[in-house]
Amino acid sequence: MLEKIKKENDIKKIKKEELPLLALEIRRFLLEKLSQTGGHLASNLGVVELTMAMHRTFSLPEDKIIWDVGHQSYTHKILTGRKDGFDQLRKYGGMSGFPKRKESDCDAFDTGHSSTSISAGLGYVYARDLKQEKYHVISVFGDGSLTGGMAYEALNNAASLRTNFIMVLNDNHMSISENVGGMSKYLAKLRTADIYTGLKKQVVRTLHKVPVVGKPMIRNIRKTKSSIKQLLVPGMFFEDMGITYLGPVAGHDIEMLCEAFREAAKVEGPVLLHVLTKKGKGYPPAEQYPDRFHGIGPFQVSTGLSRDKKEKETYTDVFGKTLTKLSKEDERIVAITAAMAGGTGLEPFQKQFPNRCFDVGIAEGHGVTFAAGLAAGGLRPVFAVYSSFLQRGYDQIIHDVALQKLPVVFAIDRAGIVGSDGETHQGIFDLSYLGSIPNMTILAPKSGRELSDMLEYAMKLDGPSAIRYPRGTAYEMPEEDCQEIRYGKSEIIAWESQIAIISYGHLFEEAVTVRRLLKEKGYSCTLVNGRFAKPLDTDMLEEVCKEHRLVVSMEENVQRGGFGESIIAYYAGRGKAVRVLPLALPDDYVEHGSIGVLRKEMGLDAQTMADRIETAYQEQEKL
Ligand SMILES: Cc1ncc(C[n+]2csc(CCOP(=O)(O)OP(=O)(O)O)c2C)c(N)n1
Ligand SMILES: CC(=O)[C@@H](O)[C@H](O)COP(=O)(O)O
Ligand SMILES: [Mg+2]
Repeated sequence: MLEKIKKENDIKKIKKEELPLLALEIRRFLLEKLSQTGGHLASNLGVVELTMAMHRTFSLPEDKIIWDVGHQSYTHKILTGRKDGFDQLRKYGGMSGFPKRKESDCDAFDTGHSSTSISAGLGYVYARDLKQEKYHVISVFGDGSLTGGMAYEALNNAASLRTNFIMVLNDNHMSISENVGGMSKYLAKLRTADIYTGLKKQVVRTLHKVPVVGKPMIRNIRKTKSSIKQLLVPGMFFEDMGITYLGPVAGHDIEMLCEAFREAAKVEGPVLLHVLTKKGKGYPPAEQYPDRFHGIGPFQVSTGLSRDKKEKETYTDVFGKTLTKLSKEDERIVAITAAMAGGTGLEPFQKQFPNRCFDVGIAEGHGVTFAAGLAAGGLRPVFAVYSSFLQRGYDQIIHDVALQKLPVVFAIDRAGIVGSDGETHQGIFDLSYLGSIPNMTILAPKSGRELSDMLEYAMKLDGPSAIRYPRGTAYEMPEEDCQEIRYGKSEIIAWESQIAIISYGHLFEEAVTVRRLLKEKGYSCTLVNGRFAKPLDTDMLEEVCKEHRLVVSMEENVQRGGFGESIIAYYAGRGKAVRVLPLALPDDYVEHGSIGVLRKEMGLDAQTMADRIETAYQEQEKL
């Protein structure tokens, strides 16, 4: 069936009775491919029929499907001619794990971060109407996405529409882990409503029996605003806003889904189609542990076990362990996560201190202000958050935390290149967006051990601070004698002459190799662990420029507004003609691929950096 799809490139040509077989083949295909490459398995297994039904009902690329987050778009990719791309899924130069307009004209909007699909879809609707075009717009979002504020802003905005806009709520009762909050509770109630009719079955059955007026009454109940409707029609939250609610619909029944989509397409106005699916559907290990199979590396299909042996401690593990330890000693410490307790290493803390751990949902902006409130109330909040997701909380950091100098610690995981998730997830802007905020202290450890020390140190600061650390194994420095952390002071690892390398954060591991490579070529090379990007260690900078011909900064952040540029600005501000070579990321987005490959592509691997330094030094010598 998959071959037929590939040849015909149109699911509409598949016979109705062949659709369940196609769904089965898609699931087998996803399992086979993802067990080799890794990827977002559970969410994709859950939307196979939903995607098939959309593709059968609508016509792409004319109609626009907008996937929220986009991690569930794999069946859509298969059905739009990209089946062969799965061998290179999320690999450098290969197919992205998210929708990309540049990849296909059937990808209507690029996504990666949660809760954007309704806003983008609404934009499309208004563009369509103003240009007097005719197509359908369908935004597909999960129950997890409905914990994010943007979704409500968009629903509120969409409610006044007079033309068709289909919003599909793919409700699998899960975010990455268990979904949280009041909306999740409300959806759970709706789930118990009778499937699809939208009206209680018994009422409908009775009304159907009433001659002549029965059927019109059913239609009228849908249209009325009366309180009786509340008893009969689920989804009043949406209905009362002015959004037609259809559902709940059985999300693995293709025919029913197609029928529901046809109905939804007829509504003149915004319509929310509530679809019930099972995360991990069809693969027992993923059905049982949807969180574990949300995003995975290569695994064995027969057992569900990972193919990669995890032996070494990650920075995330170090953070989780240290936080738990510190929290035993200080009752004021509380932790916040925006639906990422697993990914940020908060689970041990959450287990040990359930009352002191807050999952706010996919709501980073709210999470920041909530942390500010906790701090104002006398607690010591730690917001554990991925670098790219914290972009959502920029105003809140300035307005609610830093302006009041509140002691919130931002434990910024996935800082730097994260790898296969690509552009939307690389944590390469945090130094730039945090560096411009007054009162903020910014730290980054060179090793796992130093992360632990920095967290302990940051808990004692009387203002906001951020500690950035990357995805992956924590560096263990041989014979590390972590010097005591002092405010705004770097750590001198080796002091020589000619070239001074000031490394910031986890690139230190590469810096050690760079120094070795340069020394092998006969250069004399100082190595400094920067520690603080804000405030800068200006005493160190003064000493460094006295005794070196070339100062090199290293960081895994875009150069604009980063560590290196602060050093350049410092020297320039004092009228010092110091040659600084900033080794950082270009003013661009970094696509998907393994971290090692991407670092090399970006010129931040040890060999390329050593070569660049040597060239710069020789140029400097010629002057
Ligand atoms: C702003 C932002 N924060 C966090 C994430 C990480 N994240 C990706 S998927 C997901 C859960 C989404 O749940 P839901 O929308 O219900 O989709 P499901 O995975 O259940 O299919 C989270 C928290 C993200 N992509 N964007
Ligand atoms: C889709 C999404 O945003 C998350 O699932 C993300 O892919 C998690 O990344 P990590 O694998 O680094 O936890
Ligand atoms: Mg969900």
